[in-house]
Amino acid sequence: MTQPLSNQPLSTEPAPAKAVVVAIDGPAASGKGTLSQRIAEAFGFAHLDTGVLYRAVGVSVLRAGGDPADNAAAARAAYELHPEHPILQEVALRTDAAAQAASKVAAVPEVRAALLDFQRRFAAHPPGGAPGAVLDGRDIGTVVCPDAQAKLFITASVEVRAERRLKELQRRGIPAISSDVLEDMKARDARDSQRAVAPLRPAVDAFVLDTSALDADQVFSMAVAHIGSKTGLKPKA
Ligand SMILES: Nc1ncnc2c1ncn2[C@@H]1O[C@H](COP(=O)(O)OP(=O)(O)O)[C@@H](O)[C@H]1O
Ligand SMILES: Nc1ccn([C@@H]2O[C@H](COP(=O)(O)OP(=O)(O)O)[C@@H](O)[C@H]2O)c(=O)n1
Repeated sequence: MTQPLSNQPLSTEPAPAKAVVVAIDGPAASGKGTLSQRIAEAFGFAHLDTGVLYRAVGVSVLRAGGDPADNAAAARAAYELHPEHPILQEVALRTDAAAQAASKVAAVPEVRAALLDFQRRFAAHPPGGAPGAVLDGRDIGTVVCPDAQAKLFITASVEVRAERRLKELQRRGIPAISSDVLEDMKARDARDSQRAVAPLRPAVDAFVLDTSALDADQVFSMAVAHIGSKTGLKPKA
């Protein structure tokens, strides 16, 4: 029986050289995940999409017939989440309903506390002995890894982000209506940035990148340059 995320045994391996941590935060559909995966591949780092953890908690509460805004139900689901839980791989997590539920449980302090140690351990001891980790989310540079060597805050206009998410959902074969996606995104942006615990905002030392008029390649190039300036590292050829 594996331990829940909240009390995984700390690694007993000898401390490796301090892993490089890249924090990539930003609102929905700004391009965090796309960028994080490319950065992880380019630098040989491990990647953690922390949003999946909150989506899994939100969907677990819904499946148990609970309300994601119910602190006790949300905390219980968070404490029960295991890193190997199959829910983490489900396409159901990619729906807007899952995102809305995630955003509600994410405002519950106990949920954030239950997921914090796993995120920090991932950053400190990247799986597979990788020399670094890229974590993307809302509060990586502000709360989870405030000492990250490089912090990026990826944003774009809500209209551009809603259009990107609509296309993404359509590509995944998930039914979506443009106006609903936009309204859902505005609601989630507001909830994420106005909540009392770990609100969505750029860290004071984050490189803020508005991707509204940039394609993924341009964003990647600018991110590589920033990471290089902070760490001296260059992507693998
Ligand atoms: N710079 C960009 N220009 C256009 N589309 C993008 C860009 N970055 C990402 N996308 C697309 O937008 C959608 C959301 O990107 P994603 O990386 O999942 O955002 P996030 O992780 O911030 O929610 C995906 O379909 C992705 O392919
Ligand atoms: N580190 C994180 C990551 C996600 N979240 C919450 O989880 C929700 C879903 O995150 P996500 O990154 O999967 O969402 P997208 O940006 O992919 O749309 C967000 O709207 C936040 O409310 C969070 O609070 N903290």
